[in-house]
Amino acid sequence: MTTHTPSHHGAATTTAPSAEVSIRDLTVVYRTDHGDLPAVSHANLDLHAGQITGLVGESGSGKSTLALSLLNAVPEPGRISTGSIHVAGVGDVTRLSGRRLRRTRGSALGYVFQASQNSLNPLKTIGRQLLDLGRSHDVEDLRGLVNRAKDLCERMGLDGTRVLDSYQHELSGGMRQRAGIVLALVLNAKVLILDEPTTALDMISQAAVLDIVRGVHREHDLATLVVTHDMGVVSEIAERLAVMYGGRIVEHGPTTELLRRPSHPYTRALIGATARIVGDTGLARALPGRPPDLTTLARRGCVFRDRCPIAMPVCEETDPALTEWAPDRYRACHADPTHSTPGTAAAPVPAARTHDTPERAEP
Ligand SMILES: Nc1ncnc2c1ncn2[C@@H]1O[C@H](COP(=O)(O)OP(=O)(O)OP(=O)(O)O)[C@@H](O)[C@H]1O
Repeated sequence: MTTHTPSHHGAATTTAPSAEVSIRDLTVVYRTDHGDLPAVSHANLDLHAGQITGLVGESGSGKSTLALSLLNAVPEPGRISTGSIHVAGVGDVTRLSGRRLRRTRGSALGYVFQASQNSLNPLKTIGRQLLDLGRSHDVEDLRGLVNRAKDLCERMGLDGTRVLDSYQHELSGGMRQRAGIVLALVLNAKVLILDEPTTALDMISQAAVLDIVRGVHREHDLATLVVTHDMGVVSEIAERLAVMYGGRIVEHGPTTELLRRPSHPYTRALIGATARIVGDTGLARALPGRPPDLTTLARRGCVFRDRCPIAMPVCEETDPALTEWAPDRYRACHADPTHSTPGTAAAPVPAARTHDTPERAEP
């Protein structure tokens, strides 16, 4: 049973008892010459076991900052300024520090950095890093840990012994990404966070990595968050989508519905710009304008209004709250959701792609 609690910006708060992760009213700021500026503002999101959620938006929209917040690992000069992130069996990770926080990372939350570049140490073999990970979590049965890692490798189509004996530079991008997933899951994390899992991979490796993510997600009944700027990737893999712009979650809901009937003008534009979804590079239209950065972000009113084809006077004044406009559909926009919005930047979406009908051949 899902209940909804009104609150500022994140009005539509989904509170389900089974959520593995509940992000509530999360604001993260970076210290700059202009003061503390928010990269994530009043975000609310739940991650459930058995569900893949895609977090999508252009570069600079705050996706990585939000994802790193789940580990309470926002780097200096950033900090979580308000809100909570409740992880099942752990508590509010924003309140953890030191040893407890380090142990939570890895054992409850598995994080795979972009193309695994940052999660793998170039100076140590994968096997050595696995042992370091085990020791830092006081794993007594290191042999068992190695066996579990090998088993995970085999399931992902990798030769476990070879991978554990390798340095990262000896592995291809796709193999590195899989090794990153092995390290993220080997301590039985129930939450898997992947930041840009397919960026920098060729199409074949992208498809393979997505298949693997889908497979391990199902097998381990994970709550999975896939962070990407690529609407095509998430539309194939995620059951739910959360769309970010200027640090706000501006729309979220079930992927199929959201692609078929996007409600926020930004979501429409993002879909319209994705050849893989509109099915034709000729039809795909680049988003006009540029996304804001922390210093150019509107301090008042709607963050998207400068690029919005249907902006109204109220958008200058009032930041729209995220509200449930249809069952399980949330959006932060002043425009009437029941009317179509002619003149939006998006191309029409002829046949919405869903995660059930993957199409990987992008021209
Ligand atoms: N260390 C930092 N110091 C100051 N500002 C930062 C820092 N890291 C990120 N930002 C700013 O915070 C905002 C959100 O950045 P973030 O990296 O979270 O976005 P993103 O959507 O993940 O983008 P990308 O896909 O490019 O990683 C951006 O405006 C970015 O410039």
